[in-house]
Amino acid sequence: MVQHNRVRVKAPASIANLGPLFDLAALAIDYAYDVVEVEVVEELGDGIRVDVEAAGAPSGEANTAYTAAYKILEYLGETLHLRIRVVKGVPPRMGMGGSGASAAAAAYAVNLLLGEPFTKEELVKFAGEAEAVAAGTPHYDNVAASLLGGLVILLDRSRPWVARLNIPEDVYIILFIPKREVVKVPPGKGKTEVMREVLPREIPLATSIAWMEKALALTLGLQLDPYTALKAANYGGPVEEARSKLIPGYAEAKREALEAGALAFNISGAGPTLFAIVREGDEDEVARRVAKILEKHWGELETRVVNIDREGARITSE
Ligand SMILES: Nc1ncnc2c1ncn2[C@@H]1O[C@H](COP(=O)(O)OP(=O)(O)OP(=O)(O)O)[C@@H](O)[C@H]1O
Ligand SMILES: N[C@@H](CCO)C(=O)O
Repeated sequence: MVQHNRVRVKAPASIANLGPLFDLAALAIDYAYDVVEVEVVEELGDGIRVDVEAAGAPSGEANTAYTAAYKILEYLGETLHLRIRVVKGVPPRMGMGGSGASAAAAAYAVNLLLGEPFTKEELVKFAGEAEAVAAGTPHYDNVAASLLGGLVILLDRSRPWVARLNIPEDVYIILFIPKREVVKVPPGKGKTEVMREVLPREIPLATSIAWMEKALALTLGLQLDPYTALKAANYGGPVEEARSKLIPGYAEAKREALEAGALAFNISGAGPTLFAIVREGDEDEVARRVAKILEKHWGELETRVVNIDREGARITSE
């Protein structure tokens, strides 16, 4: 049953993986937001129409906002005609969950229009399925963070079942975002596809134990000793090892970040954006020193100190 005719929602960018939690977690950040406006219209040829304001993201069915909306209507057996406008704030293909932010905002908006039949946790399923149009297969990490805010982990990807963990208020994230293409992507391939193709298919038992140890330290440890736990985000295991080879200056930048006082340094999602986690007071030093290194390798870049977005998808008047 329709409760409103039009809603405007925003959802934040996110950092998937956060080191050891590959494909299992993401952190919402206030760097940028996708804004999605959904309006119920009387009649429209094909049911749902999606227009995008910004370059680099597709209109129509290829947009994750379309599938997120479609999946909800299909599940409920609703035959509404929707007009969806996506205003991209999250830059596409930079490793900050751009397609997930649109899917999360669209799912949240359609849910509001329908009188909130689902909780945010339940919306993760629809928004994550929509990621298949961007990445080939569904994935739930970025959308979970964009919907719920904060650090969200997937406890079961098939349902999906999610948990939200607390991170102290005096922790900041520094983003290092290249302004040119630093990861070479062959024509016809997507950046995430390339970054997944380089991953090892099998890993030794000892590596998987070391990996689990870091994943547990980061998740369970957050409740015991959060600053020590956040240091575990420095470990990306075989994923970081394989991907970092494709990111110029990575090893040098990481060394510098840790020497300058960062708790952790790693790749944001599938890259190329890199991130550091710092405690309040350390942000200027880490930002300045790491940017200086990366500038040598990347040329111009954007360095931004951002906060964790703890709210996730919400109504906006922006
Ligand atoms: N609403 C959308 N916004 C951005 N990209 C979209 C959207 N819908 C579909 N896509 C497609 O998704 C792909 C890029 O996805 P995305 O922007 O999430 O990459 P990313 O931010 O680098 O991902 P990640 O953080 O997961 O590494 C592009 O091929 C783009 O065409
Ligand atoms: N977890 C995903 C995020 C990118 O979509 C990856 O790292 O490949």
